[in-house]
Amino acid sequence: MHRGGFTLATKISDDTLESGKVKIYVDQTGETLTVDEDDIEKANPAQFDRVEDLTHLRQLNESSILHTLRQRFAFNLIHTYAGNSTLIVINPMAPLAIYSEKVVSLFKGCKSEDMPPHIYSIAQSAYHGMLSSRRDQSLLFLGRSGSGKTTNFRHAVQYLVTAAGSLSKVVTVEKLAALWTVLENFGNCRTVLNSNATRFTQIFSLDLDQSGVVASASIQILLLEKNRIVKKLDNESTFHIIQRLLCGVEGRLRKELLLDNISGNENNHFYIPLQKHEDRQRAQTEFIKVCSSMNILGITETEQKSIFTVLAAIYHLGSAGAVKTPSNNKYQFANPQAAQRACTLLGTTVEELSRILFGSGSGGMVTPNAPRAPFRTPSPIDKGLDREAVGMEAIEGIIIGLYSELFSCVVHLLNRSLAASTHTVTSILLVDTPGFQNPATCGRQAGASFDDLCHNYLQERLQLLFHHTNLVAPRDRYIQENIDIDFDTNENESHVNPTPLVNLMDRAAQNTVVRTSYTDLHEADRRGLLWLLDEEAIYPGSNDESFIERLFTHYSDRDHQLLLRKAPGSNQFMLHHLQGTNPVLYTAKGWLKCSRENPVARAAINVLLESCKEELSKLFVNVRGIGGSNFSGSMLGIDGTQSLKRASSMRRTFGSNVAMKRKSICLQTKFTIDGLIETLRRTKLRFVHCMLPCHDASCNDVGSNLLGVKNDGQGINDLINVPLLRSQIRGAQIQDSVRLNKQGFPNYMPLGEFRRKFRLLSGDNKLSVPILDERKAVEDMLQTLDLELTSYRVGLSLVSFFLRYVFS
Ligand SMILES: Nc1ncnc2c1ncn2[C@@H]1O[C@H](COP(=O)(O)OP(=O)(O)OP(=O)(O)O)[C@@H](O)[C@H]1O
Repeated sequence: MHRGGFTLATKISDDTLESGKVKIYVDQTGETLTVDEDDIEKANPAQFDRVEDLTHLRQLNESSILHTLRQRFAFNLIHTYAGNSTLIVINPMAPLAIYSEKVVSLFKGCKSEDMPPHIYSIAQSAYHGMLSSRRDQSLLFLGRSGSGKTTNFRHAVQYLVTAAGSLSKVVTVEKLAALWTVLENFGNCRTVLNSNATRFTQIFSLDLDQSGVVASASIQILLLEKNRIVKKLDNESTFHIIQRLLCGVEGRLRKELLLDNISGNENNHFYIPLQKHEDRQRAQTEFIKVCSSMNILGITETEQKSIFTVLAAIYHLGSAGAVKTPSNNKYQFANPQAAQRACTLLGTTVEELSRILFGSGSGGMVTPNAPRAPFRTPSPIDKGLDREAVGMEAIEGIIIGLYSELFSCVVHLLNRSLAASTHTVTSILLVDTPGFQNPATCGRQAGASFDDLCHNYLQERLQLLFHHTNLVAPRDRYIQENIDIDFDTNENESHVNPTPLVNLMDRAAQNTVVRTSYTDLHEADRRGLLWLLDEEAIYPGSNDESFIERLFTHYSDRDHQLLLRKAPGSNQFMLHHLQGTNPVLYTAKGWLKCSRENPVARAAINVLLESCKEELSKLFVNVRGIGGSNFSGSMLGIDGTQSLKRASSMRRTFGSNVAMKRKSICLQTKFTIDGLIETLRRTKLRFVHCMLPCHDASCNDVGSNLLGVKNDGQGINDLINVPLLRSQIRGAQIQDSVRLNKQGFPNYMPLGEFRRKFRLLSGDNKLSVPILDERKAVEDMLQTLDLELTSYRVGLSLVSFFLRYVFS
């Protein structure tokens, strides 16, 4: 093993070498070298080169895992099993002919052990598991941004709908395609890591009836990166739909949206219409696709028009801007014509909107009907702010609020098209998230943002869920069942796991808010980064620098130096994510502000509900439901919950949530993720680890150029960046999980169930006879069956019978 990857060599015995060293002959170059013993791993014979499941490797080590994945990838075999419930998929960076109805039919009805690794096979295993256990199942997609989570997620949903069939055509492949088009336009954007990056978490629930047919479906959206609608970053865009509407809407509707006279000359703070001809053309085509997809999903023309009206209003608000009048020190719209256009579209008046945004006199605001609250909770963080920014901040707030409400509304309409009143028995949940963000890997040196931090925290929590499910729970089960297993453990395994970093980020405060100095900081006072940021944002006199200072006060001891490091730039720090495999440089600029909800955002829903345009207000009244809760769905991120029937933990987690009241984005993120994890834990989980073969796989067109190189198995070194793949394998804890699977007994079932299912094989047909010692009965059965002793263990209690290989 070496920095660049690994090389095949042959060990030469040499007794003269000092201990810890070995002599090797490098097969490729013919060199003889003396190297450290620790840098040597045993290779497998060539017949293992492309094994379908890593647990089948005779020599299980990092190099052999990398070698297998690389060999498979060279032959377009992008999927590999990593044990029982885990699949690795490497982004092929180009379309492959492995997804079609014909391929679906090959997997349909199969059992896990009969299928080659494929995204369809893991979906089929979930389906088969659901049928045989009647337990909810889930598929979780993890990986870096651009690694292929959304692509695989969609293939899995499509497979399940095609293979299981759908009652009364409520969920069809055509509808799914339309659904992805709409969701992607409203929730995706271009980033440095992925030209079509997802900026929200989605739980897609397929609900099945008694006979295993899809009866309905629902989408639940969490943690939309709302700030994206007002973010300006080099080489990144806002949500696709804005530009696509600006370029694509035509004729009468364009006039009605007051977009007929817009030009690149108008100074818009957030949205500059596309200039290049080919970009405009593409946007136009995409816009037509959005409209036809909405038609397929039964979104009426009136509803579509209302949606586009809010989007156009958002654009005009971006042009409206804010300035302070020199005469009375109050804010007003910088471009009153643009503000007028926005207000006309929203069905309100400029006076009313100015009052909401800029308040009267002292800058009061919030809802048109409610008693006026101060514009911002007076806090010292406002002190240092330029007043101009406060004016623009109000514009940003209303845009964020409007877009959040609009997104919820769109999701509500999508759910309407997937709903049915049929009784359902079980669900398969598929979860797609924004991937891990490390912008420096694609050349952005400015450091990661607060939103990146939230996405990365989510990935850490999901990895921790993997750790618990695949590494901690099986061991606990063996201990409970008194099953002795001689594990050949990796000595680092117990220390290297996601827990320390997750604790560093979200360890809850033990005491009330007390600012602790280094000298009187006790272990019990230590709290996570998200909590520190939350506290700092409301503490008088604090700023981004004081937050960083406090972070290091809490975490500069030796125990944490491998996780958190100072960085040379101002307000910068490094977090060593995913067991140190992915160090990310963060720049905490404006984080105190980002970590609080923009106070104006919540006013947006009232503007919409009280619009004098009946069709607009009606649409949003319908979305909220009669007597909706105090907080709108978009703020909570729980839209679609009505239809996510079995995910009740989400509601509970939010119900008692102080984070909403504290308007803290940090705590809302933490509690939302708690709810997500709790929901997933109640299901039988399967993991799909998506991996990038090279850093820029999804940010340009490298894929199409390189596909040709790959087919003959040559040129593979150019395609797979081995150190990158290695860090993903380590970060995903693949080796540890595969080892436990290989050496343990991952398949188990209750003794009674086992006896019922297989008693006939051992000639026992007296089920009605009560059995006093179920364990003994199963042991006798197994003896009669003459199964190899090494392939099973019988557990202590009535709970489990363990089997190394699937037995069905
Ligand atoms: N199985 C696949 N076959 C062909 N192309 C793929 C596949 N998986 C991914 N890609 C390519 O990689 C790009 C990025 O994939 P995708 O958007 O699914 O990544 P992601 O992990 O969901 O990213 P993010 O976390 O940023 O949303 C896709 O647009 C597609 O071009």
